[in-house]
Amino acid sequence: MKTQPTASHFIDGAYVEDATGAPIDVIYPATGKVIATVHEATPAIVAQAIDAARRAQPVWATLSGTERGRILRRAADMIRDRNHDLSVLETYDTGKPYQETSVADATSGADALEYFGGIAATLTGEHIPLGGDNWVYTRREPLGICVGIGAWNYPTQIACWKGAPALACGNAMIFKPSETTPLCALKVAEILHEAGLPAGLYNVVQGKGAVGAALVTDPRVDKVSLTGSVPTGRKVYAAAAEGIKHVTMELGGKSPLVIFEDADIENAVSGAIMGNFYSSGQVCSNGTRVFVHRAIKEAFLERLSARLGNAVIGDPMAPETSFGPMVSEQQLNIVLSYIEKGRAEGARLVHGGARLDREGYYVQPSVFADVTDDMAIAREEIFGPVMAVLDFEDEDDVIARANATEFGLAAGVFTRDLARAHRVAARFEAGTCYINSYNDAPVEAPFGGSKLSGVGRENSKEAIAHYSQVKSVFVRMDDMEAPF
Ligand SMILES: NC(=O)C1=CN([C@@H]2O[C@H](COP(=O)(O)OP(=O)(O)OC[C@H]3O[C@@H](n4cnc5c(N)ncnc54)[C@H](O)[C@@H]3O)[C@@H](O)[C@H]2O)C=CC1
Repeated sequence: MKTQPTASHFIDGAYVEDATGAPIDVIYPATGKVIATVHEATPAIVAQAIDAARRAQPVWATLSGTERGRILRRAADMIRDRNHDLSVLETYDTGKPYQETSVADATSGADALEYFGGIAATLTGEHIPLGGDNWVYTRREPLGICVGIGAWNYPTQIACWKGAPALACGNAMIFKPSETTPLCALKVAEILHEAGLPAGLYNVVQGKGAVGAALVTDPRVDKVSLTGSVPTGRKVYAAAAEGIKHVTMELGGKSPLVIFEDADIENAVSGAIMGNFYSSGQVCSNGTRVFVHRAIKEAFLERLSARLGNAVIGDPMAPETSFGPMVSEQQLNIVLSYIEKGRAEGARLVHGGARLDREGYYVQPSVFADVTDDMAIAREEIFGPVMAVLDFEDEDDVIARANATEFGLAAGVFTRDLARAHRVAARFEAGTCYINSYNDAPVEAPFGGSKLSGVGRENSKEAIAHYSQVKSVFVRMDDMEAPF
């Protein structure tokens, strides 16, 4: 497959290159080899993207929701038709196994385009009757130019999760993918325009933090939606605040997964696997603090180790591979350093713990037991396949410990006692909770975090509120009074 894109950027409906921008090599994580090179956006490229968006957006906003939605739904169908090629490209970009990318990346992006394409025609204002014959009506209007900034773990999905609601509401989008995974957003832009999106409404510019910062600080940008780490979120939020811009922040986490003594062990093990090792552990909502009731701890660890033995680690393109490499050498080194910290802090390594002796950035899925709340592996986001298993006995105690974190992205509970499940879910300080499941992200449900994990919500009807604004129009039918 051809992995080198036609050009680095997609602006005003066409591929655009400016080779004076610094080169960024795209590395296939399974081999460490360069598979493409893109150029960082120069100020001229950033200006071109903003100009194109400014020209196109007002016209787009005058279309009916039905007309806008039709284009998004057509793009969703095209993405599904091309799922194989898009998934192969996503695997080259991220190193995630094709077994995953073929069901969880482009398809999830298509879901967002279909959902927001469908909802576009339903966006309305309100009629608010007042005293006398007077009334107020509200108009739901677009924000204008939205900037999307992506992380590297779900490049296609993030490009669509931000683009679909923005476009449905009548905005233009300028998307900057992570510099680690720049390839797939270009395909999303290409498909949207092939589906009939007018030029200038979905632009992709490449670059690192400086390009993101240039977009965020431009006074012509109205909204910024970031998926990234908390430190980056702080910078982007502060820069957006300078211009009083709208923001959505989808940031990191260190989420708890609580497994009670009455849980179905096989299901709980599945939840722990999905919440720690999918995408080689590079998922923001992962439940990496696994609190297991002392009564079932050893049984849980035994089944977990046995099930981890079934992981097929290897060539991400091979259909049987279920666990791939880390996205980059840097991320691999971060993970290895935390494994060392876990050992040094006295946690008991019960599975994995080593880099694989092969090319690429592979590390084994790793599990530490007897982890205590104060250990670094229980406090800090690792963003890799390192599960920390902690013991508990009492419900109140485990909830207090689960919530004793500055993050609040997700949380999960496994129990057969549904009254307890709902009680615990209500007490979790997290934006996205799971009962007897983990890491599902259907487009129909709001997704996002509380506390340091973010502000705003993606997906569902909630996202509409974050990509539109309400105008109130007061209408007086009787005579107007004035003091003089
Ligand atoms: N809550 C969520 O929905 C998700 C959150 N994440 C979080 O993302 C992180 C991993 O992704 P990374 O790409 O390493 O995050 P990162 O924070 O290093 O980078 C995210 C994006 O921000 C850009 N950026 C960096 N500095 C910037 C600046 N000053 N101004 C504007 N843009 C800037 C980067 O170029 C990149 O595109 C993890 O912390 C993870 O938890 C990842 C996926 C989903």
